[in-house]
Amino acid sequence: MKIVEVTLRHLQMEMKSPFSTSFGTFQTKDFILLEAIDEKGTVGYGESVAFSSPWYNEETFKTNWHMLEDFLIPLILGKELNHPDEVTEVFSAIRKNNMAKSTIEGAVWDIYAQQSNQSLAAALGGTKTQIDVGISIGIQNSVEELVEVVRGYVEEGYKRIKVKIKPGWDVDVMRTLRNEFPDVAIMADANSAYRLEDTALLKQLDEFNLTMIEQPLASDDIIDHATLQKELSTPICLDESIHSLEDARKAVELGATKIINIKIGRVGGLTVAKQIHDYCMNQGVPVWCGGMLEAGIGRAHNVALTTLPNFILPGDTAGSSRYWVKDIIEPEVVVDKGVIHVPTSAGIGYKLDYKAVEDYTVMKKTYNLD
Ligand SMILES: O=C(O)CCC(=O)c1ccccc1C(=O)O
Ligand SMILES: [Mg+2]
Repeated sequence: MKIVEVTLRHLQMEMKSPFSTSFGTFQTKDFILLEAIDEKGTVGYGESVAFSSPWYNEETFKTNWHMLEDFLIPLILGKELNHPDEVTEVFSAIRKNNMAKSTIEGAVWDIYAQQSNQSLAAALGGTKTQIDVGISIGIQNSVEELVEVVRGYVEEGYKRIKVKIKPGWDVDVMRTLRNEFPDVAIMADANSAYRLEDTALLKQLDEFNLTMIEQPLASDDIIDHATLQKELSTPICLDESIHSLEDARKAVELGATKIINIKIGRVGGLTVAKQIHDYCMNQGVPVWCGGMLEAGIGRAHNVALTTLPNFILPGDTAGSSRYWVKDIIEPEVVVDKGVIHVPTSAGIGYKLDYKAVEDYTVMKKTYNLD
């Protein structure tokens, strides 16, 4: 396959309700939708999961645009590719910028799956026909409101409830939730809001039998997480700290993480996501698929990845309607009693809704070989 044309679009979508984390609140989602066309006319899509502010990691949709326009698209246009794994090689001289790389790599995987006449899930080696999913719930105005929000999603059937925590919104909140929902799988995500000095406070969470605590310490740390894990009975799951297979190996070997949250964008694409999955499977470390408040294309990629066998724990891939009045794919991603039925048609298995895409497009630019 040879990519002969790439179009970048800046899309802007309003979330149904604001989503608050320890580092900030999301309400408007600005992101890049990438369309790639190969020499046979097959079209593939990728979605950049970088946000508009560098809070979660250092990338933004504008740094992604710059990386794609000035470095990544020129490296890919006209290049003969036999397999999407080669994209990681082509980009290997460029450091980090993983979300930018992943945007184009995802589109190449989509084209590859279509041309080999299989679903993206099958192309990746996934076998599950349905996947179990949980939901991530932002910080609310009061614990009472949180309890009601959680109750709604528990009643919808989501298989695991994740709540965001931060200093001042942690132990008492988790105690209330555990008392209200004694049998529900509950976990907490701190998005790096604590330091090793907070060990005594974090130890109090052990009482609530949480499935895991996600990224309690610094976003670039694995050493302190290993120290903390020795003190906690609750498993630590790393998110922000893992950008590569090497990061995963070091974190597992150090005992910094017992579970890994895999986000395709954070690790630079589906190829590396799959490598981390395979490594963790060999090590007996369960993984799950994280979320970045994706629109439909990113969500479809998450669904496909989650069909791999070591995605043992429910991920954050909630249904489209939890985020958007109207998503950009047809059909939307639907969660029924905590389950997504994986599409079987060739490629990502969802069609782009061009009308919706046009409505959300702020600007677009096409790049081709000449
Ligand atoms: O519903 C989702 O897409 C996951 C939401 C979520 O937890 C999240 C949202 C924005 C930034 C970081 C994270 C995270 O997993 O840490
Ligand atoms: Mg997280």
